[in-house]
Amino acid sequence: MAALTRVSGSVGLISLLNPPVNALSAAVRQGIVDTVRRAVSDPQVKSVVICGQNGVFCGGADIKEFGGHMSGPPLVPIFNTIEAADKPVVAAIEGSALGGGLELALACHYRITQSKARLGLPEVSLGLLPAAGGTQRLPRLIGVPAALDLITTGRHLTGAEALKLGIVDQVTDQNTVEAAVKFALSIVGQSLESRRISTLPCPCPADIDAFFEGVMQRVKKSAHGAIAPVACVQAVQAAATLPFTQGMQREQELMATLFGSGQARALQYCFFSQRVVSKWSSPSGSRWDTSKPKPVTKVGVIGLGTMGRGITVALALAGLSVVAVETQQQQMMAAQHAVSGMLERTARRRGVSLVGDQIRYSVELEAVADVELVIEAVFEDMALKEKLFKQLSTLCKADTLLCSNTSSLDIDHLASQTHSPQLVVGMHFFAPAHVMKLLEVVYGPRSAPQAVATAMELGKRMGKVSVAVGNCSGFVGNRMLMPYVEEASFLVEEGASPEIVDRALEEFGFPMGVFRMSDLSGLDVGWKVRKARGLVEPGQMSRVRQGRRYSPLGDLLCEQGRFGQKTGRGWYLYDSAGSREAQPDPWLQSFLEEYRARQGLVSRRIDSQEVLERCLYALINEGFNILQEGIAAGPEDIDMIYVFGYGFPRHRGGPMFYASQVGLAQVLQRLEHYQQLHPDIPHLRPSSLLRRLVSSGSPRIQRWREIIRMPHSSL
Ligand SMILES: CCCCCCCC/C=C\C=C\CC(=O)SCCNC(=O)CCNC(=O)[C@H](O)C(C)(C)COP(=O)(O)OP(=O)(O)OC[C@H]1O[C@@H](n2cnc3c(N)ncnc32)[C@H](O)[C@@H]1OP(=O)(O)O
Repeated sequence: MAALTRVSGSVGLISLLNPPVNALSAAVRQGIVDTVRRAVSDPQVKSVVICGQNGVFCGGADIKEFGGHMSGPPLVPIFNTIEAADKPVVAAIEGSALGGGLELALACHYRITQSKARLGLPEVSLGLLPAAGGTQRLPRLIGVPAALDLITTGRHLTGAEALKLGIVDQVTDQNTVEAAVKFALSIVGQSLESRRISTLPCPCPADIDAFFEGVMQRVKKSAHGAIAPVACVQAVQAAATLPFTQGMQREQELMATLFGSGQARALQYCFFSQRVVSKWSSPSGSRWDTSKPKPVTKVGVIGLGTMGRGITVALALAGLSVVAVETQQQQMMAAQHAVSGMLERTARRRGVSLVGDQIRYSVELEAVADVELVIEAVFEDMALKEKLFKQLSTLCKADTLLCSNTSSLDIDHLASQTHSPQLVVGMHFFAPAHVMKLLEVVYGPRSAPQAVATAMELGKRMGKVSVAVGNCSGFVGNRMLMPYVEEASFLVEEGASPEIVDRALEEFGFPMGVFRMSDLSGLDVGWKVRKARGLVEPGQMSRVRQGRRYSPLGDLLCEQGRFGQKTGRGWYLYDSAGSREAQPDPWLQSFLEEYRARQGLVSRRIDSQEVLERCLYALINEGFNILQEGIAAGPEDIDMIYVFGYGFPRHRGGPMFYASQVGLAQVLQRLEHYQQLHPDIPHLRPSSLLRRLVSSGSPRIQRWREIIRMPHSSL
């Protein structure tokens, strides 16, 4: 798992070998202990280079080991031994040096890296901190503010950026190991005193207490309840204020608290789930490893409203040629201006050059005649989309894939409008489409494996987390959102205020509660959908529609012209139209009192536990229905959709993981309780899959797929 060879006469070359990323498994750690001991004691070895085989230095600790019994030598003494060696040790960084991988490099006396290599301490995103000396060595090397930025965000740097910050000593575009060996030969016999980072003083800002107070406030605010970023600040504070050995002790204590926490388990589940969803399959037999995507270089986008503009930017940033079509001349001009601005801002933020020249704008639909794939992003109006798909099917090349960005409409019905229904899939982006990481790829019963594979691959090229899901109203994300939003309205009818509901959800970790979110996206959006479903009865207050409980509150607000932030009034009051500062609205309070009185509802006190249980368990219950119907292949798909598309707190793992942590029996019992109280709310009726999992002993979430697939009696 680590090999030692002698090269160029006197350089001991230690190579880590644990594909694909040379993670520091027990065997690799033992290999490092053995090879370092041999290199240090071999008189013919004058200097040492540590590298990784297969073009990757080291992806850090082996995350798979975290779930079980940890054995093998611990990292801290290994790294201390390397740093204390009296022969120079050089890290040759290719590919990645992440987490424990970068900590290994920091224990070496010198670091040489490929310019494109990725370096970072991403432990925070796994609910941990860099606990092999990273929180103590990095601030001593590059100063407290820069180290805090890297450790609390977990962001990756390129080799070139790492050089600027002083993390590495040299960057090369040549063979990194050869450069490191040459360098190692040149420094034999030089003093290593100043090269042992643990012995260096920690460069600190002037008023250190005030500095850390400010940092802690900022980090807590953006952490939304995640504990690892806070522990990272505490560990760096120890580096700034304590000698190295005591700082290391503090690092270990903080790590011990994080390591066993539910948040670390949730975040590590997210890491693996993100990879599970990339290995997609569909019931018709298409699969990530056997269905080949079609090469795509030129994409058409039809409709340049908010979504179409974001999709155009995302495609251009991924290096694709785009034909952007908007049939209204004025809207086209506005879109062109907006897209240029978005591209400019994104390019500036990412430090890349502008990519606007590969977008061609047109007011003619015929402009997409020669593209390989079209993404339709016109209004959510089935008649309009039907007409468009008919036209596209005639004017595009016979093998052009036709994709719809619809957020809820029937993909199979759209496919049936075309000559080649097998070439139609949904590509459901989330606003803003060039920023949000999620893409739901919706396959219909007739979608060809190649069509699904192509949409998934295109999502990957745009840097999205693409999740393949089946076709149903609202697909996965929006279908689950319906009961969540409805429960929130029912709670307000029963006595809660929008502030009480939002506070409970925000304390749970959502960046925005349901009412703030509705105000931001526009109350008219849901109103339109409810109208299309025949649920809206203008001016009516009846609370039963289509045979089930209904809350007309959202419709009544829209009838008053209260569409949310854009009109300056919605569930909250805003200073002006477009302002973001939500304030409780006294008008709404009296409106609700009057509404409850007219409905004969007696307002009661609703606590945050009820808010969380009613809203989240209704959403989770729909998730179980979706799994049962095979619309999502597994709980990981649902969880990644919610984490990347709906702001579900990542440190809770997603709704289905959260349910597994609460305990499925508990979720079932509370749903049964609420269903008894509210028999007219169908989405509180526990899913039969949830019952089945509970009666199978509530297995670990990783085993749910097996149970879902097992044949069962419907009795
Ligand atoms: C009581 C207290 C006890 C405390 C004891 C603990 C002491 C611990 C001391 C130190 C701790 C250090 C912490 C760490 O180092 S945590 C790990 C930090 N590293 C990372 O977060 C990096 C994670 N990996 C990545 O970001 C990427 O995989 C990357 C390396 C950039 C490569 O990306 P890419 O080329 O896109 O490949 P994939 O992501 O698809 O990965 C390929 C397969 O490799 C698996 N993988 C990746 N990294 C790891 C890892 N660190 N451990 C285990 N497995 C890893 C990944 O799951 C893929 O597997 P598969 O093909 O099966 O899906």
